[in-house]
Amino acid sequence: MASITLDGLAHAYRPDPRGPQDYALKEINHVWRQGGAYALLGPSGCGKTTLLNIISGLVVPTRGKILFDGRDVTRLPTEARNIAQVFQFPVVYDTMTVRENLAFPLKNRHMPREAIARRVEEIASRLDMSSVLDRKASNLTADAKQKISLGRGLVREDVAAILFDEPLTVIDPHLKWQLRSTLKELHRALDLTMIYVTHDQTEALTFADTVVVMHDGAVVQTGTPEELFERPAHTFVGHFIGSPGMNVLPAAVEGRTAHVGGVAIGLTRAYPALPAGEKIELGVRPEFATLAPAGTGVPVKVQRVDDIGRARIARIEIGGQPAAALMPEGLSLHGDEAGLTLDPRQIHIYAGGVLVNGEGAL
Ligand SMILES: Nc1ncnc2c1ncn2[C@@H]1O[C@H](COP(=O)(O)OP(=O)(O)OP(=O)(O)O)[C@@H](O)[C@H]1O
Repeated sequence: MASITLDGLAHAYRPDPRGPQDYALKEINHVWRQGGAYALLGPSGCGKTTLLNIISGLVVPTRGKILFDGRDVTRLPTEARNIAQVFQFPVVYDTMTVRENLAFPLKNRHMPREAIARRVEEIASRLDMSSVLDRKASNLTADAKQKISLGRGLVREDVAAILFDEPLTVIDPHLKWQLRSTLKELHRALDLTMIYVTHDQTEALTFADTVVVMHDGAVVQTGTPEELFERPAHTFVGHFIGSPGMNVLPAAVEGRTAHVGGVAIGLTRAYPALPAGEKIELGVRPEFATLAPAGTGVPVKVQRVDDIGRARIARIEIGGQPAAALMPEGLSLHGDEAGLTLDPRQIHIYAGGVLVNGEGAL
C-alpha cells in the first residue's frame, strides 16, 4: 500500500500545447491517502483514463510529478510501480481453473505455496466463488470471469494501489448492486488503496469515501458523497450528481435576497463580492425544495408531476425558469399555481459556475 501524490500533473496529447484547451488533463494536485477508497467520476472524455494511465505508468505526463510514498515514479514503467489493475473487460486465462487464475499473480512473485492457497481461498470466499474454484474459467459466464479479474486484482497484499477502470461494465444489472457493496466490504477488510474510475454516480458514491469529480480535464470537486450532494463546489457537480440533478437558476443577488425572474428568494448569507461579468446562478437540489399550497413560500407554476419510485417529483417553473421539486404526500393541487418551501441552508450561489462563499450566515 502507498499514498499517491499528484504534484502539478498536467497532460496534453499534442506535443506543442499552447493553451488550456490543448490539455486533456489540466493541472491536478491531489493526495490519495494510503488505504483510502477513491472514485474518479466524470462523463466520457473528461480525462479519467488519461489520469489513470499516468498513475499506472502507461502515459508520461507533460508536466508535474507522481509520487508513491514520496518516491518519484513519474518515468517508471508499469511493471516497476507495483500496482494491480482491473479493466472493463475480463482478463483471465481460459485454460486455467479459477483457483489457478487467482493464484497466478502470487505465484509470479514466488509466494510460498501455503500462503498462496490461504489467500486464494480468502479472496474466493469474499467474492462468493469458493464453489467454482476448481472449474475451468472458460466454462464461466462473463460476470463470473469479471469476478475472477477483480479477484486477481485484489489477491496481492503488497500492491501500492488497485486501479479499477469501469470494472462493472460487463456485469449483469441484477448483480451490479451486489458487487458494488462486495467491493466496498473488500476495501474495509483488505485495507488497500483503491481508485475506482467510473462515469456512473451510483457506483462512485457507493464505493468511495472520497470522490474526485472531473469535468473537461479538470478536477472540479473532491469530497465525500455527502459534501458533493449538500455543497456542490461547481454547478457541474450539482447537475452530474443527483437524480434529478440540482436546479441551477439564473439569478441576481441583492443583500440577502436572490431574484429569479422577478421572484424573490431569501438567503441565509449576503454576497457583497460577487465578481462582475460572471453569470450568477442560484442552486438548490430538488430534495431541499418542497411543493406547498399556493400562498406558502415562493410562488411557482406546476407543469406536471412524475413518479420516480422513491418519490414524486414536480416539474415546476420559478420566475419562468424550469425546476424540479419534491411533491409531498397528501398535497392536492388546484390548477397550476402552488407555493415552494426551500431549506435556506441548502441554497447556494454560483458565479461563473463556481460556488461562492457568502458572508455573515444567519
Ligand atoms: N491517445 C490519445 N491521443 C489524443 N487524444 C487523446 C488520446 N486519448 C485520449 N485523448 C483525448 O483526451 C481527452 C480525455 O480522454 P480520456 O480518455 O482521458 O477521457 P475519459 O474521461 O476516460 O473518457 P472515456 O470514459 O470515454 O474513456 C479526450 O478529449 C480524448 O479525445
